[in-house]
Amino acid sequence: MRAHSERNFREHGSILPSMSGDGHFEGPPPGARPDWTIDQNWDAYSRADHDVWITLYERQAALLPGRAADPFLKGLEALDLHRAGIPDFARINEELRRLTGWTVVAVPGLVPDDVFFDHLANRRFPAGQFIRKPEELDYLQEPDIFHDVFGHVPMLTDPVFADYMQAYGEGGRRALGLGRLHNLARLYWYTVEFGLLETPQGLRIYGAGIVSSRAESIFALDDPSPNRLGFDLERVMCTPYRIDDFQQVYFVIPSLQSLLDATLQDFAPIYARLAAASDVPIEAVLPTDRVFTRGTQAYAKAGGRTAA
Ligand SMILES: C[C@H](O)[C@H](O)[C@H]1CNc2nc(N)[nH]c(=O)c2N1
Ligand SMILES: N[C@@H](Cc1ccccc1)C(=O)O
Ligand SMILES: [Fe+2]
Repeated sequence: MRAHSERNFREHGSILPSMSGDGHFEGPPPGARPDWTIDQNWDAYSRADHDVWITLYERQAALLPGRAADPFLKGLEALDLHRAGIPDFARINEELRRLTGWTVVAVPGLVPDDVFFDHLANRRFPAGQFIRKPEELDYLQEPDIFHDVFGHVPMLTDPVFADYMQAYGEGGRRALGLGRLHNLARLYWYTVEFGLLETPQGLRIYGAGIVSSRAESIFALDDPSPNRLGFDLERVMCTPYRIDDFQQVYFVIPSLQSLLDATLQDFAPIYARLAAASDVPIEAVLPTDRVFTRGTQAYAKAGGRTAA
């Protein structure tokens, strides 16, 4: 079985929600506020919806000790995301606001890039209000509440990561203006979504796209296929990514602080260099890379999820 907690939505996400077919910008859907938020309407979730949360939660909670990074596990604990199914944002926001000043806001699904960045820059994390159906536990087209809340919100309880996400939101608005969003999106992808952390006990997961996926929680750490390489900001921004299958490369940071430090510099000169540089092939290992794993790429070569 293949589990893909978060596939196929991102490429569309950066275009479709904001533009109609003829390319003009659309506003929020009916019922949503101008900033695209909606009420979570927690009372409206069905028993079946809550059961999906509980099933997914228990699966991941059993798998993640010894795999997920400590700040993630600590955040999961602090927010007590397990109580009676889908968490009520009003409840988790009390604790989250107290810890790092972040809040979670409900949105109908993907929101336009500028709206997304504006929320992050103001320490609001937009989370999908809906939950996947019981028959699609391992695959979904758009990020739902399980991916967004279980995957992303625990890390927002960490003060350093909290600052990184806010800075990313500010940087996103800037990248949009400079026409380099595709480069910055790779940074988000290879850190916030699919990042690994080096610890004395070994590699640990902190990326939301991994921790919310059963199969990728195993693949990202244990499979011999993908490369696992030391994080380098410019290198990452030159590396394309897979939106529809397991990653072919994961980047490892030595600490959250080092990630934040690397991104505090002005990206304008980096963007200027990237405009003249070419992308690095997704499976490449460069002489300058710090290699944790030189992957076999067997999984990708065999055709990935379309094969098995
Ligand atoms: C590049 C940017 O991170 C990405 O395209 C945005 C767009 N809109 C989004 N909207 C939601 N709700 N969640 C997301 O993760 C994103 N990602
Ligand atoms: N420092 C970046 C902004 C940024 C911060 C943190 C993460 C990503 C981007 C810039 O000058 O654009
Ligand atoms: Fe995500």
